[in-house]
Amino acid sequence: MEAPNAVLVMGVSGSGKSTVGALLASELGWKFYDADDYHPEENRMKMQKGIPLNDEDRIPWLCKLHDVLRRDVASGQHVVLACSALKKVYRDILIQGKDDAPLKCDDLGKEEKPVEVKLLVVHLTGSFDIISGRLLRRKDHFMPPELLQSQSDTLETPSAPESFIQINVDKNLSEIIATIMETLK
Ligand SMILES: Nc1ncnc2c1ncn2[C@@H]1O[C@H](COP(=O)(O)OP(=O)(O)O)[C@@H](O)[C@H]1O
Ligand SMILES: O=C(O)[C@H](O)[C@@H](O)[C@H](O)[C@H](O)COP(=O)(O)O
Repeated sequence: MEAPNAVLVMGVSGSGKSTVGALLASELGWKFYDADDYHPEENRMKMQKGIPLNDEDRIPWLCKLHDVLRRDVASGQHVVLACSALKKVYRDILIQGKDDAPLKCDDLGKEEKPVEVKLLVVHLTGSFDIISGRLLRRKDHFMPPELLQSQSDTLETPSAPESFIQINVDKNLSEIIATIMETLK
């Protein structure tokens, strides 16, 4: 792959996306976005009540995130995005927006010039028990640990031709960051 201009740190809730994404962005000097900050209130409320999101809830949110990536990349900014992006089609929307992706959303604006989001996908993967333990210990977060099962059921692990690496969450944070930095070299 050509040098990426964006890194997606993805995985189920509690896999470490926000923690790893923020550290990575700081190490690289790239801009950091946490997709949790872009959920509309309805999505947050739904998750808070223990109801998993569906495609209809997620697609407008992913379109918005695509717009953010596209805008930054167009201006020469490199970005790190922490986002669950559990299905392949969700990752397609992050890269291409809705027009080239099989699923639809309504609110994508017109592209003014062709801009390519060249995404390296970093999938944080690990045992249900480790991740669930971390969720149970995590405080002050809207996402209930009970939703982990549905997140795992929904997950479509990245595969070729996606440009991706997988890193096990049993590694410590500095090892995880070092692995990503090595891949980006
Ligand atoms: N590699 C790691 N080793 C140990 N603890 C971690 C690691 N990555 C994340 N954590 C901890 O696990 C919890 C979940 O991480 P978080 O970044 O909130 O995950 P996510 O954004 O995927 O939901 C947090 O309390 C975080 O400090
Ligand atoms: O697609 C989804 O169902 C949500 O984006 C979900 O995957 C995400 O994990 C929540 O926003 C909770 O936030 P944390 O991932 O930080 O637990």
